[in-house]
Amino acid sequence: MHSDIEKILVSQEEIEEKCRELGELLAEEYKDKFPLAIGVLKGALPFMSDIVRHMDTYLEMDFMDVSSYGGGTSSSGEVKIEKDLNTKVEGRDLLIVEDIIDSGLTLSYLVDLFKYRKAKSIKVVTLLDKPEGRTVNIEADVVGFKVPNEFVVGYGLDYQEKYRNLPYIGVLKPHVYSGE
Ligand SMILES: O=P(O)(O)OC[C@H]1O[C@H](OP(=O)(O)OP(=O)(O)O)[C@H](O)[C@@H]1O
Ligand code: HPA
Ligand SMILES: [Mg+2]
Repeated sequence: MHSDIEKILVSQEEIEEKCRELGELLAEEYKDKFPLAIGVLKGALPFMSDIVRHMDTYLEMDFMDVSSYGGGTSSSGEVKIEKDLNTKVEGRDLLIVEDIIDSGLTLSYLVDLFKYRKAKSIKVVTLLDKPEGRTVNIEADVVGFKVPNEFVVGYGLDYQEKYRNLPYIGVLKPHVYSGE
């Protein structure tokens, strides 16, 4: 375990098992379709990569880079598009792939945007859901794990751009934040 981590909330094995379960479930849901899976960078990168490999079906992948946390532990409230999609979403079945739904602001922004762009359908899969963080009323269709109201890192999730590479989800030791 990394020396900055106080405790592990979701282990590498639990994540692997969940990716298989959710990937197979989604493959079944989209078996007669050609969905566009949209990975929300940077956080969703590992989850997107793992889940699509359990989807034995046709799908297209694209990525959108949005950010609102600016490295810290609370949302700025403003969602910024750093990189837009390369694909037209009009008439497409979309699967938004997120690492975490916390305040819900990022997801709410994306869903509004894709509705405006005339997507045919929009579904959301997230590895983590932090219901107590919500400031807007929005839910994912498919959730991997619920997490408590703590700032979590690992498996794509960062604090000041660090810890995305950890293979598990954990909570940082308090001294790591002391520079904030
Ligand atoms: O529900 P919310 O409160 O909006 O939080 C969820 C979003 O925040 C994080 O992204 P961040 O803005 O940190 O960008 P990153 O993925 O590049 O780290 C996370 O990856 C989600 O996309
Ligand atoms: O708990 C979190 N950790 C990392 N990034 C996040 N973005 C929203 N919530 C979180
Ligand atoms: Mg972040």
